[in-house]
Amino acid sequence: MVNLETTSQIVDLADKLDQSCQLEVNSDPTKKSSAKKKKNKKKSGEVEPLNPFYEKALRHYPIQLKNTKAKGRHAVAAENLKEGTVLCTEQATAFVVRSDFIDQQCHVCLDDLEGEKLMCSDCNKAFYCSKTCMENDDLHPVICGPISQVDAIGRSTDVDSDLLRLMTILMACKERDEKSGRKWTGDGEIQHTPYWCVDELVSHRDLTEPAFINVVTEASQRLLYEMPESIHIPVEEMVTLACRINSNAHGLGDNQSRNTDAALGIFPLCASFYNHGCNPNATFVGLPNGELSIRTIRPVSKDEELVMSYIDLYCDRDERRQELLATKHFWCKCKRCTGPIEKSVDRFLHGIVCKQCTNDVYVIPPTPMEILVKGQSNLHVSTKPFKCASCGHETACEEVRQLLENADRSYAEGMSAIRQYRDYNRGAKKLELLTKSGCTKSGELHTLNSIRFNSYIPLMNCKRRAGDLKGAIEVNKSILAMMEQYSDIGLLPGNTSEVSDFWQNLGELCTEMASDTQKRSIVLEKKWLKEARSAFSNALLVRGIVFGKNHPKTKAIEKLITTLTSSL
Ligand SMILES: C[S@@+](CC[C@H](N)C(=O)[O-])C[C@H]1O[C@@H](n2cnc3c(N)ncnc32)[C@H](O)[C@@H]1O
Repeated sequence: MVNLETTSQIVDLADKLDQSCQLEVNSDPTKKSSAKKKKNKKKSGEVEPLNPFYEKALRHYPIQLKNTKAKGRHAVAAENLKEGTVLCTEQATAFVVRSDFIDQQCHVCLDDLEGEKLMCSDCNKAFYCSKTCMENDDLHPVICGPISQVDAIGRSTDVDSDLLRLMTILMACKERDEKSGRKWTGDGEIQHTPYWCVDELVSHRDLTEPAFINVVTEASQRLLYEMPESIHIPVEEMVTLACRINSNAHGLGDNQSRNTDAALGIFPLCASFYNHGCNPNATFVGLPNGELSIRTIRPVSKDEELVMSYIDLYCDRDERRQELLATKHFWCKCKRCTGPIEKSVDRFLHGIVCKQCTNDVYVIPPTPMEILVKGQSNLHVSTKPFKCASCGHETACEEVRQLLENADRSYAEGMSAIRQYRDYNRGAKKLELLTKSGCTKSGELHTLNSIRFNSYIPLMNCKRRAGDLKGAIEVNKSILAMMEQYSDIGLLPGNTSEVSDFWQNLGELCTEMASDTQKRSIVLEKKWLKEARSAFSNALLVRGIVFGKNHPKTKAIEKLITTLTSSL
């Protein structure tokens, strides 16, 4: 969380946040003179035109690029788009394989490293699937020395060593691009996006915690000692680069598991034009070769802004804004966050059912930025009663506060039983209470309340671990039903990787159930296998839209369906 001590600093931060969209998007990559820059600058309130490189680099996609005072750089649909349309595919300026996967993925093509692998014997930190990939890593000889030291520097300065490695590689990219003297016009095919685009990304350095700036400054000074002079840049620039990485880097999955990032890359084209929206119409997709794609996840009308989510969306407005402030350093101004809360379905996510009409919920007014940056929210500081959105019935804010705090406590107790004590039965009991009814008799969590939704997921895992497969299947179905409800009321998209994961999970649970019943009844076994196939088919449908038909995650589901069909 942003850490501030005095009110004037907080007001200052709020001001800075207000301007943050336009802070750093106007630097000119082709290094025009400042006189020319001034000439280009339009009347006050307007922004400079975009570098033509971007238009050319993205010319094959059905998008129109814009730069406005309100939204900074962004992209809109150039025509009506179907779900599953590719909006951009980009090769990273640079990426690093994360430390936990360092010897499991090739550092050039990101292929899984099974069996024999090649390693740089000087630093012991670079791994490849083949001699060709090793030879293609033209930057490694330049940075082998500093790369061998990043773990030690990271440990002693408390800076993530993956961040230090990515900074080092990017500095080498900068030097390589500058030395090549290549003009980046965007004509012809570009391979990886040139380094100067990284310098155009927002850094939000002025909003970054001073403690982070301090440790990165120290680590940068140490790293410079290890680097060849040819790639040196001033420490200050290194710190800004670290902030840019923090605000813009993107994880790449390992193709097998569902939610693990095996690599971390900088994709300036994707990062420059796709703003965050809490009800996104597009999503990022990591491709197996380390490229990043953006795809629509629902039909989009011409001129509609294309937005994707940077965070978990199954939480209320204050929580989402707080998360974006803390991790991405901006105040969310998306449609979902700026509409009147009493008319927005967003109110249900913190909803306590109205005691009078029982049709709607008490509205907690969204917390202003000045309060949220202090780590507080209207739920906790409000003194006025909260009103029902439909009938206007008022209830004391303490009552709603108490109910939501009780629910939070039950959730925390359930999670602690699971995590600390591995007591899945006690954990399940606590969480089940939240999913079934409310937390006390005097009020109820609304069926769409996010605490309720977030309790279902660990509850399903508890049941699975406790061997209650049937219970786990029921809970998994409830999760999918709730996701469908969120989608039906227009709160969240229906096609997301999470939705496809829960369909896949349901298929896996039903397959387990089938093998459990195999010995007792062939009829039952077949019934469960059919249920599994139907769940996998739904997963396949969603994966095809979100990831594309040829993505390994989609292909993996196809394979599961073929195997099941042959045993039916
Ligand atoms: C990855 S960049 C997106 C492109 C950005 N508009 C630009 O001009 O470079 C992310 C930054 O855009 C701004 N931004 C993106 N989504 C936003 C939103 N929903 N509300 C306010 N600012 C947003 C923030 O400054 C954020 O750090």
